[in-house]
Amino acid sequence: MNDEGLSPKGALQVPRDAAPQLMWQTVVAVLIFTCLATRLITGFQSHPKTVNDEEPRPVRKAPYWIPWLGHGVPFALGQQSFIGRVKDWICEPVFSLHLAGKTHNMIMAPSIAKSALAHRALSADSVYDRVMHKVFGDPGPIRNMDAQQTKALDEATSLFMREPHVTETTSTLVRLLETETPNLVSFSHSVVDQSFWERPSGVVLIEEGEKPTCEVDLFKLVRHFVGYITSTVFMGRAFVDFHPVLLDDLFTFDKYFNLLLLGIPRWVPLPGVSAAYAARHRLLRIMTVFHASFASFDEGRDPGFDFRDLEDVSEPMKARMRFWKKAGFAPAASAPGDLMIFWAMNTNSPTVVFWNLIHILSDPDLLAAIRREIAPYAKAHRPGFEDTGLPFTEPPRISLDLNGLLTSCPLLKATYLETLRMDTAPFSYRQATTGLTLTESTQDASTDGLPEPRTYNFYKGDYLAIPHGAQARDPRLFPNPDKFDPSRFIRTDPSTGKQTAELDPAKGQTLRPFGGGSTICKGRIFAERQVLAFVASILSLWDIELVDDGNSSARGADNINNNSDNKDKNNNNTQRHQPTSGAYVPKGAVKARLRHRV
Ligand code: HEM
Repeated sequence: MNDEGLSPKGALQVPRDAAPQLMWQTVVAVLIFTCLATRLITGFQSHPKTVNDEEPRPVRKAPYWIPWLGHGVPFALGQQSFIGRVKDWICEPVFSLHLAGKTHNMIMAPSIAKSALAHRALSADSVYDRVMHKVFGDPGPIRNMDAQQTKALDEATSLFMREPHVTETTSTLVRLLETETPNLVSFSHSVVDQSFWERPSGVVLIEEGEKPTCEVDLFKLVRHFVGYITSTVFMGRAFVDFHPVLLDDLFTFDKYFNLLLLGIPRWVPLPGVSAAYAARHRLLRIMTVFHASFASFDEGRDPGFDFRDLEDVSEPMKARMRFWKKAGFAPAASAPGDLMIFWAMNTNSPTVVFWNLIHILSDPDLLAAIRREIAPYAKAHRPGFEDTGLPFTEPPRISLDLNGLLTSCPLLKATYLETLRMDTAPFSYRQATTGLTLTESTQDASTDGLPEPRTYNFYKGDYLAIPHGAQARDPRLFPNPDKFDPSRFIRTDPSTGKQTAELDPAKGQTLRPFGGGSTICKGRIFAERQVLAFVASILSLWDIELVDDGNSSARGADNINNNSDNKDKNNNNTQRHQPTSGAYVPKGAVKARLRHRV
């Protein structure tokens, strides 16, 4: 008889065999219990408290299931839609979320957002320090600058907004666009013969029709084209041409911006983390060499082999690099600071140009109206034999009148504003340096059907986040917010009949695609000119047919097959947006066929 089960050894074996299963079941049971308990406790804490109308109200935190992580998962999956859902559920202009162990107060009322951005007790410093450290890799010197140094650096950065620099940089932009837009695609089979910006877009030549045609991923093409030209304007040609995959590295780094910000270390086996660190490493090395070369160039010494000609670097960038040197920063220490600027100039505008084009191309009537409007200011033609005397066909040419585009094309500008409203979703983060109270306006209270405005208390150390994208899609301020409707920004002067495109504060229309307060985007004046110039020159020189291959990310959103019957169904952006650090990028490839118009 086998008496092993009765022996001390056998008696131990039973629980030992069952242990893994028991352990597993116990872990699952503990997890479920913890989540249920967390949901019950946070749900109870979230109940509205009764307060007098005059008293400040406590900020209600939305209930959550997972301890520490809190609302992290739904927030990461779709920030704006999640925030919108919580707001509808809580019905307050301020509520809080629990993200990675910290409470974040979400400010939804435009009036409270405005006061918060201007409030002296709310500082962007701790957030800026974290971004510089975790994302851009500043080991300390930039974060530890004294007040005088910070002021001097801010002054150099403000040159992006000042004259004569805005005029100079936009003139360079127009010159580059006139030269390069005809070569947006070269119709070359070989990658070697293609321009830098074409290579990532997977150009395929199509053998049909009379004119050369090719199929591309339109997002990749436009993003790299805008990035290449913009970087050349500010950083100079040598910087952009130095490393053939410079922009690929920047866009990889940008894709995983939020993971870096969370402080996920390089060794964590999450997709993209190690690629993001590697891309950042290469970008910092290029920036370090660039700073060292510029320092020599500026002193009249040999800048070395890597960057020989730095004359065409823009004045605002030169001013920043001179600041670093004067403040005693070694090139490796200052590199993270200018990587931030290089990222800022390329993360939003290429994507905004792309969406602006998509919205226009998706509506044939709008496309025709825009082309009629811009025709006098974006003139495309192809020089013939009588112009050149040469026996072969010259490439098309374009001449741009940027001032005309800015002042006489309200419909074009209205599409730009509507694109900013629908396709950008920045956050402004602040931390309270002392306790403070913020009250909504009577107008905001009455929009919510309340007779009295609501007031909220915040305490030292509290984080306040303003999700500008959620406000831009508030149906009370922008009726039918999922519809691309540029007419919501068109104003007509009753006496002259002249049309302009602008926000209507009387209707409570507020847009903050450029953030707000002291950290507001320093490239915003340039950005408007830039986006209008890119959109006008591409639409004037190129016929672009969006291809519905069943996988396109814009499918079902903008009616990509150009069928005007579908027009009203367009623009449900949540289906096609992928959250990033700035303006949204599309979820997948956006196939399009391109051919010259002239
Ligand atoms: C449509 C295009 C653009 C959008 C939507 C945009 C948006 C933004 C946003 C949301 C911020 C952060 C603001 C904050 O923290 O409150 C920012 C910062 C910044 N942007 Fe832009 N941006 C655009 C184009 C540009 C361009 C072309 C430049 C070129 C120089 C630029 C330069 C900067 C700089 C230097 C900052 C940092 C400001 C600071 O920290 O003081 N931006 N931008």
